[in-house]
Amino acid sequence: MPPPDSSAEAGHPPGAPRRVLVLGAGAIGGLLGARLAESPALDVLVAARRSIPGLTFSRRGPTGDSPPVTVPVTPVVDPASLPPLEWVVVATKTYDTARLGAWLGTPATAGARILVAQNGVEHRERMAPFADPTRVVPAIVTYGAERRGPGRVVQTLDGLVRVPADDAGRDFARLAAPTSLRVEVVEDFVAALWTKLAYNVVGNSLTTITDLPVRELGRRPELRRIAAALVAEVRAVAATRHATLPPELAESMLDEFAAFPATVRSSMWQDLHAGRRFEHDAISGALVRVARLNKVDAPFSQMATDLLETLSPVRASPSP
Ligand SMILES: NC(=O)C1=CN([C@@H]2O[C@H](COP(=O)(O)OP(=O)(O)OC[C@H]3O[C@@H](n4cnc5c(N)ncnc54)[C@H](OP(=O)(O)O)[C@@H]3O)[C@@H](O)[C@H]2O)C=CC1
Ligand SMILES: CC(C)(CO)C(=O)C(=O)O
Repeated sequence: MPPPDSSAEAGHPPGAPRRVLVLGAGAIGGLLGARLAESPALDVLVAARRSIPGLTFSRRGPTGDSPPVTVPVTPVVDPASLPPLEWVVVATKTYDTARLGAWLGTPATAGARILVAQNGVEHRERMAPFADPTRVVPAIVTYGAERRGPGRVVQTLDGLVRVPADDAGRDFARLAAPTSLRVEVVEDFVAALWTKLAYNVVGNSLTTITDLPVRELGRRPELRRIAAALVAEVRAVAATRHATLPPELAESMLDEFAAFPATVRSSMWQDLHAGRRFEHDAISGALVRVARLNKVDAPFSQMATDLLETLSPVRASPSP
């Protein structure tokens, strides 16, 4: 299928709202849906597996959560009921992507561009069964969020969404421009993607294995040492993918983590406490896969992956 016109507005009736479907009414889907819904030019639909009462959004501050605000989005549970869409934002966990065919195989999504708002580095590969690569926009999300219940989302950390500097990335930036969603178009997207992988290999793995808030990784010397070893592995593996990560990455990341409020928990830590499957296969697991392919040693990442596989409430490969 040819990609939509670079503005994605070709054939769009003047004045009519542009339709966006957010796939997954969880923490990041709720946050992105809430912010995009601020634009009067957008009609935002949120897809859920089970019926949700609507979407409420609040922000965590130093004195607690702001009062929840009801967000003007339309929840949908039936893919057959979708109207034609211009954009789809995929905000499910990575391991749920393979089952998105019911949504991404409908005529309504056939011409849409797909922003993949997930962690990891294999965004395009995950979308390969559903869409031509030219329709896929990998995204890096640095916001932090939690879901409190069906359709109840709290932002825990301010951040932004990074997209590649191509037509589709710029189109998403334009789409979000009237809203408070911060979107940055990045020239060296591959380096940005591997930098975010380093944040997740450290931030998600170590908080989950140790059951600690993110900021403790920057505040405890023994955890800083382990984190530095993990980041060194990510840098070495990233180089095989032509991504140059700065030598000071571990120090700057850990200083950033140390300054986080105590209430910031990683998404994988949240999964541990909610009894959900971990995304380690897409994070440290992806790192180990690329390391092996390129004959780079990554023993710390292998150990993190093995520990997370052991701890995950739902295993990728169940014990015999
Ligand atoms: N949370 C965070 O702070 C951050 C998360 N990320 C990344 O964002 C991505 C999303 O994570 P997060 O929002 O935390 O995850 P959540 O588990 O909070 O949300 C995922 C949502 O997707 C829904 N879902 C799964 N499959 C389907 C389907 N077939 N149809 C409709 N809905 C579906 C789930 O529904 P159900 O409730 O039925 O399971 C759930 O509501 C992950 O890759 C994560 O690593 C990135 C940066 C920060
Ligand atoms: C906030 C951060 C960086 C923590 O590792 C994250 O991306 C996540 O929780 O998935």
